[in-house]
Amino acid sequence: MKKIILLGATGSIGQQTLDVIRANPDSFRLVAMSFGENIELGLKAVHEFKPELVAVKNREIYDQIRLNIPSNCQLTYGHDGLCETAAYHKGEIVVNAVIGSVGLIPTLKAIEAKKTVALANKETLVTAGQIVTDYARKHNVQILPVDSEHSAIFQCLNGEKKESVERLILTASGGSFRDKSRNELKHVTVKEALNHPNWSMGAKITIDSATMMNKGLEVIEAHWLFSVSYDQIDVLLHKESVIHSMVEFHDGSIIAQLGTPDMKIPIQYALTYPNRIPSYESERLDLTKYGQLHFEKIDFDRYRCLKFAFDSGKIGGTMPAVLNAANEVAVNAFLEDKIPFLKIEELVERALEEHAPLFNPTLEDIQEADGRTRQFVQSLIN
Ligand SMILES: NC(=O)C1=CN([C@@H]2O[C@H](COP(=O)(O)OP(=O)(O)OC[C@H]3O[C@@H](n4cnc5c(N)ncnc54)[C@H](OP(=O)(O)O)[C@@H]3O)[C@@H](O)[C@H]2O)C=CC1
Ligand SMILES: CC(=O)[C@@H](O)[C@H](O)COP(=O)(O)O
Ligand SMILES: [Mn+2]
Repeated sequence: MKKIILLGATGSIGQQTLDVIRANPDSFRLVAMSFGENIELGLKAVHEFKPELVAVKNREIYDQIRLNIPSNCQLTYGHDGLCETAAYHKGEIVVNAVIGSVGLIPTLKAIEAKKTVALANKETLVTAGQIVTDYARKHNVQILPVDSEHSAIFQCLNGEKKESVERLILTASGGSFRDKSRNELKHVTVKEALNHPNWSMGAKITIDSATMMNKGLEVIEAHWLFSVSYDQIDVLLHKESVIHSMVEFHDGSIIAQLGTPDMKIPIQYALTYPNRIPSYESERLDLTKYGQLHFEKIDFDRYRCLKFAFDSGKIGGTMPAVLNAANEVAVNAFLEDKIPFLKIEELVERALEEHAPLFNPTLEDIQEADGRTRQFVQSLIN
């Protein structure tokens, strides 16, 4: 029985993690969880799974629910509460499914407490990849990818020697606007942007898919997870999202991982690794239904955010943290209908131009750069 801590239980990954736990009561037990502001879904999970510790986003939510939780459940709140939950002594594996760079410190706390980390929160590695991976090595803790592309690559690399790897090939669906020209992007709506062709996901990552920033963040995530240089990472447009990613080896072989676009599969793999257990709920891939799979070269002028991400990753230091912070603020403003879609990439570009990167940054340097960028981008929006 694996004891699980789930951060971000009310989100898209969080809810699918609960589906996996629910379907496998003999394999998993939820011992602690966090959620933000979604009281309805949060309380539902608390009453169903009966975790011993629960963290909510702030004191206000805490006050609203404290009389509605089971008496043997301890309730906490705020960023400190999230970190306390990440390090809860009875947990063995922490699924980090919160959104944004707010997930960084809880990841470090989980590592410090020697928990295996099943990482969905890609912003953790984008913001502070060097610090997080060094910390995991120091504490002898494994970071297992949940993100579908990284889970695919992790599976393709199983049993292989690192020296044999020629390149990683991340597949990209192209997102909700893949069939639109840049000119047509000028007037797209939030509702259209949220309509991902293949995956059902939270709002922020769905917009990131539409700008291709998601793939950019994933390139940086892959660099840190698999210790490969940026020149060894390629992105390939693959509109069906059936091949979740591939690895090319230096003998010319390419190994790919395939499956239906269902996050429960990589979530479950991270929870059971190195074993596999049957997943009865996920639809099986029937390639005859597709008939054909399509692949196209990426146009970096069309998907400028992907170019920004490669460039920021190569520069390194505080640059990827700035890329991420600017993107978080810009996407939020787009979701609130305050800026048009194409303004997202423009704001990210402005933030990158403005920033003089610091190399070998401390955690404080990164937090400073993150905070300053948020203010800068917010001031441009205002
Ligand atoms: N969704 C997917 O299919 C995939 C997601 N990912 C990655 O996984 C992560 C989660 O994505 P997704 O599930 O889509 O996101 P969602 O927006 O659906 O969920 C985010 C979760 O984080 C909580 N949360 C938000 N802000 C805070 C905060 N300030 N403090 C504490 N908790 C907070 C939310 O709580 P509440 O809603 O209660 O306010 C919710 O539980 C992201 O990093 C994303 O890139 C990676 C691959 C696929
Ligand atoms: C499910 C998952 O891992 C997402 O990150 C997904 O990859 C989004 O798809 P695209 O970014 O390829 O549109
Ligand atoms: Mn992904």
